[in-house]
Amino acid sequence: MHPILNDIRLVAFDLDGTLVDSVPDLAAAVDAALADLGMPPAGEPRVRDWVGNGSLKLMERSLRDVLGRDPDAALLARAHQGFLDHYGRDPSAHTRLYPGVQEALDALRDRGLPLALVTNKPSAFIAPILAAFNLQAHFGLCLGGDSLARKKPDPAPLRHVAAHFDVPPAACLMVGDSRHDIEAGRAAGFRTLAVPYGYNHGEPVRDSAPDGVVESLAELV
Ligand SMILES: O=C(O)COP(=O)(O)O
Ligand SMILES: [Mg+2]
Repeated sequence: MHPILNDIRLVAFDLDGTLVDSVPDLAAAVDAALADLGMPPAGEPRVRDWVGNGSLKLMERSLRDVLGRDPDAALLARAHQGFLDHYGRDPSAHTRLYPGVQEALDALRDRGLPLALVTNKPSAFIAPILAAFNLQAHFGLCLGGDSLARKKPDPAPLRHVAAHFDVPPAACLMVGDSRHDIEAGRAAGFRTLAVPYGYNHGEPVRDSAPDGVVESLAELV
């Protein structure tokens, strides 16, 4: 067992870039939404750097890149709805679990540790993606970017999770791929663990000074 798990009684995981490589499906939906508006595709490499603050921000960044300026509210709303429609058709078609994720989640569950999922992704997509990998039963609570009034890097979702399971924040661990996860975790009083393989706006997540870094979640267990 990884030493960071000593005294930990609850583990909260980020989804995109931590458990699943979802950029192929996210980029396909972004590009389809842009195509509906007669705009050129963004492509996976750029979408990878724009993921992390929820779907509205993702479309705002995509439109800003095409237009060279901020989109107006009506255009952004149309583009965002297009993204939700396209992504919702099959949000896991080309999405894959990262190596080590299955064994880590299985081992933590078998130890009886409560697990939570805290993503900035709209909550409607959580269940279909977890179901595609048979992971729904692993998580006692799942929060999306629209579940509460505030999303990561705000600590509110993590505080909510700790209170839900009645575990003091100091005995909780946040595992994520981006600075939003580490900042939210630190602000909530959680321990923090980062994976370097996900999406962090093109920057090393180590720069956010997490309490630990693992190359694969297999190292956790
Ligand atoms: O949808 C996003 O922007 C990122 O989602 P995540 O919080 O699971 O990384
Ligand atoms: Mg992430």
